[in-house]
Amino acid sequence: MSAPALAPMGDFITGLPKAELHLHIEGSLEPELMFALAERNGVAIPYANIEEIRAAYHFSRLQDFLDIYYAGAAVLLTVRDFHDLAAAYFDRAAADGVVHAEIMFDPQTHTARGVSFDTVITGLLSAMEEAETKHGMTTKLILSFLRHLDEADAFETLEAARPWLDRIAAVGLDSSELGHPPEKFARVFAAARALGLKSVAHAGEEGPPDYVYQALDLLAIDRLDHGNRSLEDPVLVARLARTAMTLTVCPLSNLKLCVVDDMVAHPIDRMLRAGLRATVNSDDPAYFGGYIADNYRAVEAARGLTRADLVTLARNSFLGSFLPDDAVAAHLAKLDAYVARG
Ligand SMILES: Nc1ncnc2[nH]cnc12
Ligand SMILES: [Zn+2]
Repeated sequence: MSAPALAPMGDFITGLPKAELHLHIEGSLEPELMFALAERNGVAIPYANIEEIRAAYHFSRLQDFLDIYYAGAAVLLTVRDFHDLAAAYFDRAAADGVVHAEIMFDPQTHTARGVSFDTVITGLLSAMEEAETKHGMTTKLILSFLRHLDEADAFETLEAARPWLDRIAAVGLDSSELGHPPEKFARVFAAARALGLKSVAHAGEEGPPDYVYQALDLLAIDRLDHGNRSLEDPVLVARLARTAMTLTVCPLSNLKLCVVDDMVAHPIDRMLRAGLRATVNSDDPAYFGGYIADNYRAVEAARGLTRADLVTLARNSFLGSFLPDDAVAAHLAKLDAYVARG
């Protein structure tokens, strides 16, 4: 008897149970929702229509994107806005086979505009609860500090988070990397750790390997966001592999922000062959042209990843999550059952 036909690669990727570990919820603001919220809230945006918004999304480095991303977030004002933003993301992620999502939010982007921390987190948490019921997903929340702001601002943000600590899994560090090394936030991360929070940091996206060392040694991170430039330092690669540090890699983001010149040059398979616990994620899907399955498909097509590679990436996403061991085991069992079905 012949073996049953395998699902086409695109369908296999969509259905693959996976976790998304690197997702900025503000970066999931689709132009359609941006426009609708601008109208609902009477906020002026510098675009006449949705096509104009999309046409503005051409970046030659991280800062080009960040300027547009922070401006877009100005339409988010109410609990309902933050709920609607996150609910749209969870619906889209579930359609891509995401069974666990750890979403980042940037409170300072909103508190600087007079929107309270409580407004932001109330809306996000309500959408997380809804997604757990509607899609059977598990979710976690990561509070990310903006590194272009100062340490005092980050400490104020951590203080605002205090009533919500049981709903926050970790702190993170994002925004303009060059010129804002992790060492600037060593004391804030130590305070967060003392409060029982885990930590992640963007490092080695545009910044040098030294920033990755700082994130490891001075911030004591539990997970590394991006980490691409670690590959320039074999000693660092060996350390990341030995310690099973999870890297949350974002291929379409890397292409859009010119971290790689072409997807055919993406290092995802080099990372796997070097023994790194690499994962694939979407970063800011509304701005970079695709959600998580698009990211898997992009590297599969450009780098010729095998089904075994794709399964490894999905497995790494559960192993690198902040879920307790029994929940990780439950998700891995779903993955194994899916692979067994072919
Ligand atoms: N890719 C990225 N790098 C740094 N900060 C970000 N904020 C949102 N996306 C980001
Ligand atoms: Zn990011």
